[in-house]
Amino acid sequence: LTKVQVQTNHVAYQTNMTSGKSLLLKVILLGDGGVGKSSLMNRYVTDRFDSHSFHTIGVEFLNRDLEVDGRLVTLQIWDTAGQERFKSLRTPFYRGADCCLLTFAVNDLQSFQNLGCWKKEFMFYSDVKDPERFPFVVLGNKVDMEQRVVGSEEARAWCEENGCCPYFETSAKDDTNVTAAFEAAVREVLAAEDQIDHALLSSTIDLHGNRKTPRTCC
Ligand SMILES: Nc1nc2c(ncn2[C@@H]2O[C@H](COP(=O)(O)OP(=O)(O)OP(=O)(O)O)[C@@H](O)[C@H]2O)c(=O)[nH]1
Repeated sequence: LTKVQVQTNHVAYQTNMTSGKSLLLKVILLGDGGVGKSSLMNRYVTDRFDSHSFHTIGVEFLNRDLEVDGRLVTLQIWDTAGQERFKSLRTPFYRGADCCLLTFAVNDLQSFQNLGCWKKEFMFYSDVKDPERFPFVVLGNKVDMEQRVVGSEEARAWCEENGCCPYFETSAKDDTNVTAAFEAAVREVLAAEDQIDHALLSSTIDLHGNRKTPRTCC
């Protein structure tokens, strides 16, 4: 099920046993300690939920193969430690991420208020090439709990103000929207890649199909 591969390219391909050539996408789960990042990853990859899970130390990852809109994808999900004391153990793994899942718990106001800090931390350490276009997805987890303090509208408003990222209300416990959220992350990455491909194509080929010299050069 899992395959260790530290990715440095924006998008990489790998060959897997079951489905041939697939696109390898690295997504990273960030958010306060205890919001349910490990539980979401485990629910999605192993379809299990543990009501007494331990805090993550550093990072862990699991792979899952899936097909989205006819494309074979190996999703490499990196689960990070949300506690502040593990910051230096998690930040080196932000580089090479294709999508970031910013996670909070709907019964924990502080975890929602910290979303902006998580986004900043990710942007600082990931060194993404095009910050404006980098795909984020926001997850409001633990919707099965009654003591809700962050409303849907409030969360959607935050997403709207922060680059119109998709928002999913999830429950790792009840398996609510977990698959939908990870598939949305894949779609966000594929859409961003298509935009880049399209921009590259239109800057190098004129209307008659002749190649143009690129305007910029590194
Ligand atoms: N009711 C409910 N409990 C959840 C849900 N997701 C996680 N939990 C519980 O919340 C606690 C923390 O979950 P984790 O998945 O370990 O949280 P985490 O974000 O990975 O925490 P760190 O590793 O410290 O960053 C555990 O007791 C989980 O069982 C959920 O959707 N609903």
